[in-house]
Amino acid sequence: MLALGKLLELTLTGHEPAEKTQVTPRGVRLRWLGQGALEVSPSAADDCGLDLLLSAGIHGNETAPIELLERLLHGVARGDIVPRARVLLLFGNPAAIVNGERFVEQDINRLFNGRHEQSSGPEALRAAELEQFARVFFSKPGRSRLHYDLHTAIRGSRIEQFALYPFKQGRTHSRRELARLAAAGMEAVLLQCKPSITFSAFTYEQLDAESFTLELGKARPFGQNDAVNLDKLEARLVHILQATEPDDGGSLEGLQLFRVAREVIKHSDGFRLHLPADIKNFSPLDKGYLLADDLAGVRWVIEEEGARIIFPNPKVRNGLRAGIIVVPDDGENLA
Ligand SMILES: O=C(O)CCC(=O)N[C@@H](CCC(=O)O)C(=O)O
Ligand SMILES: [Zn+2]
Repeated sequence: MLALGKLLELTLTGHEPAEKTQVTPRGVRLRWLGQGALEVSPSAADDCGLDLLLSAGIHGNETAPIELLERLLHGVARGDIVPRARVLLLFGNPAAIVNGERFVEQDINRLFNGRHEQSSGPEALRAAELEQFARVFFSKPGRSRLHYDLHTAIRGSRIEQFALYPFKQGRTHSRRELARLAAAGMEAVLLQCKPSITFSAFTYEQLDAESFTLELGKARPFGQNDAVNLDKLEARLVHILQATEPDDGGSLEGLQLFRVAREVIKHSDGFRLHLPADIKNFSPLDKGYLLADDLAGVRWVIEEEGARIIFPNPKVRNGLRAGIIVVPDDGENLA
């Protein structure tokens, strides 16, 4: 296997490879761009015109997606997978991955779309760097752009694997991309209704990629991910890489659609969330239920029919999202 196939090892040890570019016998070029960043380019004759960004480890304790990217890269470096797409692989937060923690100082996935400029510390620097890697990668005109930012969640979920689809004013969510996600094993997609400060929101809003955060199960340490079944996603990614995706007729069969009704924002240290600590993502919330309260008499009461909660987390910094109230969506606004 080519030495650059060991991107994870290089990333975790902080080593710079002596040889920064290597080419497989099938003419696939691997180029190390910096810590946790590697570009894979097919030969010009094989290039199918897709630019695919795959990121993992934006949260350092979410290891199953990191292991998945590692397997894919090993396949490429051994010559078993021969990509026809250009690919950028990014391990998001190396210092946090080394520590096995979600972050070092602050959640990097709240620092994109320029938010890093108003902040400092390791995550702010890394967010700026990741934006730059993505900006350069997605700068070639006339090509398709796709970004999957792979995560696992803090808690269990009634819907194990799902995607979050960012929002941009005037842009329509794509039915074709949803069908692709269904074929990749996603059981639900959550349609965002306002701009955001996550990595996938950055590539969607600013770089014109089709972008998604994929939630793939519960976060566990390296080597303990047997319960996270990524077979369908992995198979689909290999097809996307090799431009051999079967035509499934664009079916959304079995894919549940939700949209964000409201984001619950923690305003102060007085914020209280009225949910059991072990509540699962997508648990239903009854109308009239007092979900949370905060200083100055702020109350978050459920008003929506069919509401469910995802990512409840009262420990976030003040001003950040402490949960999302979602409701079913009929998909009538898809393109
Ligand atoms: O389990 C949780 O509470 C958080 C899981 C996670 O890290 N989710 C991402 C979602 C990003 C998005 O909204 O697209 C995050 O919170 O950063
Ligand atoms: Zn995450």
